[in-house]
Formats: sequence, C-alpha cells, structure tokens
Amino acid sequence: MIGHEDLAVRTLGPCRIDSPLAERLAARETTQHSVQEGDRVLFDDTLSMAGARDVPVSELPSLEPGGPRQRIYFDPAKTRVGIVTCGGLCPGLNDVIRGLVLELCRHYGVRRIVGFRNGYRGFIPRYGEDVVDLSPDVVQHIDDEGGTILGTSRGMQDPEEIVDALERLAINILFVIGGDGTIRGAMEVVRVVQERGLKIAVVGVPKTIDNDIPYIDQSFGFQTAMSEATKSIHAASVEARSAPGGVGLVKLMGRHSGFIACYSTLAKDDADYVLIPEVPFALHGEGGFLEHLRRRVEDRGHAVVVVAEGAGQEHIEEHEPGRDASGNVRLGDIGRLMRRLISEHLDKAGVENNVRYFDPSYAIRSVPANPYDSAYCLRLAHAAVHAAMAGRTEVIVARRRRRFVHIPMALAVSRRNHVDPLGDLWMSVLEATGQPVRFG
Ligand SMILES: Nc1ncnc2c1ncn2[C@@H]1O[C@H](COP(=O)(O)OP(=O)(O)O)[C@@H](O)[C@H]1O
Ligand SMILES: O=P(O)(O)OC[C@H]1O[C@](O)(COP(=O)(O)O)[C@@H](O)[C@@H]1O
Ligand SMILES: [Mg+2]
Repeated sequence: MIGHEDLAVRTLGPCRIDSPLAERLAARETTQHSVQEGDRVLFDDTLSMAGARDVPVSELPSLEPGGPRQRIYFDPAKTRVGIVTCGGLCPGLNDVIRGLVLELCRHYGVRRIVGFRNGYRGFIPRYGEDVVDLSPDVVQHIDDEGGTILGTSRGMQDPEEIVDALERLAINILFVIGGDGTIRGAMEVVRVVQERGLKIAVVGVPKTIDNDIPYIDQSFGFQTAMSEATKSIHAASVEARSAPGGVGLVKLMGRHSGFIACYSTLAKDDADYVLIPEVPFALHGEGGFLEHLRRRVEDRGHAVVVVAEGAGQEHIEEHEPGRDASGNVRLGDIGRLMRRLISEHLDKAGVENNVRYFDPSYAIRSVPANPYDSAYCLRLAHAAVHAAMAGRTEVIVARRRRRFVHIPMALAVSRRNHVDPLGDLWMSVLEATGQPVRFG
C-alpha cells in the first residue's frame, strides 16, 4: 500500500531566491488546470481506494505538484547543468533535450549546460568522451530528428566516477533521461552525492517505449511509437487480405509489457490476435492458438497476428535467456518461432497459407516525435527544470492523470508497469479482436 513516505520528495535545502517566473505565479490557484505550489495532488482517484485507507482527507497519500515555484534553490547565474540520455531509443529524446536547454536559458538565465555523450559512459574518463556544449542555437532544430544528439548506451558504470565527473565540471544539476535502469543508476549517483555532502540535484525524465514505468500516464514517445506500429499492422492486413490463406504476423517491442501491441492494435483495428507477455497462451491442442488461427483462416481466408517480443517466451525451448549490458533479459525470437509454427501447422492441416512477417521493432522507436509527443516532451522538460531549480532531487517528473507531479525515483522503479489481464485495456483488446480470453 502506497504511503506518505513513499511520495515524499527530497530537496537540497530551502528556496531563498526569487524565481524569474515569480510574478506569473502570484495569482496561481488550484483549479482543474493548475495546482497551487503548496497544494498536493491526491494519489488515489476513486472513492473506494481513498476510503480503504480509512484516514482523514488531509492524510490521504498525495504527490507534490510539478510546475514553477515562487522561490528557487539555485542561483541561475551560477548554475551549471548536465544532461544525459541512457538506454534504448524512444521518439522525443531530442525534444526533451531541446526543451530543457530552452527553458533553462530563456526563462531561468542558466547559461552553462553540457551534454554527456553515450549515456552514463560519457562521465567515465576511459571512454574519452568530451562533453557537448548545449545552447539554444545548438538545440533549436534537433527535434526534427529521432534518436538523441547526445548518443546513448547500456552497461553499468561506477557512480563514484560519475560523481567525480560532476565535481570536476562543477555541475549543480543533472538531468537524466531514461527508463528504469537509468533511474536506478541515478539513485546510485544520488547516494554518492549525499555521501560526499554535495548539493547536486538529480532529476529524471522517464523514457520507456515499453511503457513499463508505473504511476505515470504514458511515457513520452509512446504515442509516436504506437502510431508507427499501426503502419506495420495495416501493411500486414493488406498483405493478408491480398493472398489466399494470407497471415500477416507483426512483432512489436515490449520486453515485459505489451502496451505497444495493445494500443497499436486498438488504433488500427486490423488484428485478429494480440499476444503479450502478460497473458500466457497455449500454442497446441484443440483450444490452442494454432488451431484457433487455422479455423479463422479457413473461415475468413486471412488473419493478422500481433505479437509483443516478450510474449510466449515459455515456448522458446533452445533459447538461453542471456542479458544485455544493463542486465535486461535478452529475449528469444518469438516472431520467427511463430512464423515457422504457423506455416507448419497450416501446411499439416492442408490449409493453403502465405505468412508475411513484419518486425518493425527499431523502426518504431527511432523516428522523430509526432506533434503530440513533441508538446508532451516540452512540458516534461519544463517541469524537470522547475523541479531542479527548486532544489528537488532523486525525483522524476511525470504526468499522472493529466497533472504534472514529482514522483520519487524509488517509487518509479519499485515495480514494473504491466498490462492488467483483468483491466479495461485488455478487455478492449479482446473486444476489438474477438480473440478468446485464453488459449488452451
Ligand atoms: N540496476 C541498476 N543499477 C544501477 N545502474 C543501472 C541499473 N540498470 C541500469 N543502470 C544504468 O542505466 C543505464 C540504462 O539502463 P538500461 O536498462 O539500459 O535502459 P533504460 O534506462 O532505458 O531501462 C545503463 O547504461 C546503466 O549504466
Ligand atoms: O536497444 P536494444 O539493446 O536492442 O534493446 C531492445 C529493447 O530496448 C527497448 O526498446 C527499450 O528498452 P529500455 O526501456 O531498456 O530502454 C525494448 O523495447 C527492447 O526490448
Ligand atoms: Mg528499461
């Protein structure tokens, strides 16, 4: 059960400096569209959840609101900022970098901003990476391209060496843009900063194409990636409907969470089946997936199958589940297995079939953000700058139920966000595809 202490945000100290934005905040109140800085955002959003806590309203768990403060902790004229992007790509990384730089420079007057290259290894001397000086001129148009101008990487780095680099460069604020791994890495950096008695704020902007970070609405870039995925699903549908016994098979990213597969299926209602990591399925037998697909192909002449890369791992026998440099599990290729098994099963049943396989994985995460995500990235960047300038640390900024809030890093990595097999989203997928609740 989430409690008050889980939602408490650490600060480096009292805010004694008037914010350059202060005069715009004088009349700010809590409404549907804004939260007064001394107010808090309720964590629970149903009567039953709030009621179950059996405490007075004032003691209900609540989150610190995001947004500009009247007074700030850091003196903008003397503040040096670092930015780093880590882990897998996601549309919008450059938009976040751009937003951070523009907000820092234009509204706080912070002039010294550096980017660290290729993820956390950018701090480590043995990699020989110089920092990238960032300014409005440098970042003005970087949002036109996918990826990250700073580069990214996986692989563990020594937090002591990271903090050494921060000290050498006299960095006061570090923005980390990344997923669960990056946030865990940032917490190690915060630990060392505290051990050394340093006043360095570390603020995260959560990034996950899989949408596997909990307590936030959706990661930036998710909508862009999902809309890219719909193009492949539509292509699979065209191919399937254009050949006798056509089966379009699309594998999408989603190591442990099947959100991309679910939302792209709902958006382009062409799929007959969606298979995700959260919902195991039997392949063989009368009630198994393959028999159900055979009947669908015989009845309709075609079918489209969307499979998240993390689904069906239990069916991949000879796969040695290794790990990548960051410790993330390396998945077996469910797409190739399904392609082979579908063809074999239909051949054996004497059903003419033409299986067309699509694997747009990297194609959906390396594109520039769409306008929705670009705007979202900019607002997240604004929130991150406001939080850091006000001395918040060991926190990520996020939009949760349309409000921007500060979520402690420990809470953000306390569990993984999954598609709930009993939840509304999966119910919608079952309604859209008509697939059975379970196979086998
Ligand atoms: N458990 C961990 N503890 C400390 N640092 C971590 C941990 N996991 C990952 N990291 C650091 O975060 C970086 C990015 O993590 P990774 O899992 O690759 O991507 P993401 O942050 O997108 O999940 C890694 O390069 C590594 O330096
Ligand atoms: O980028 P890599 O190392 O090929 O890993 C691919 C994985 O990265 C992701 O795109 C995102 O992973 P992270 O959240 O760890 O960055 C996963 O969807 C996918 O399984
Ligand atoms: Mg991750």
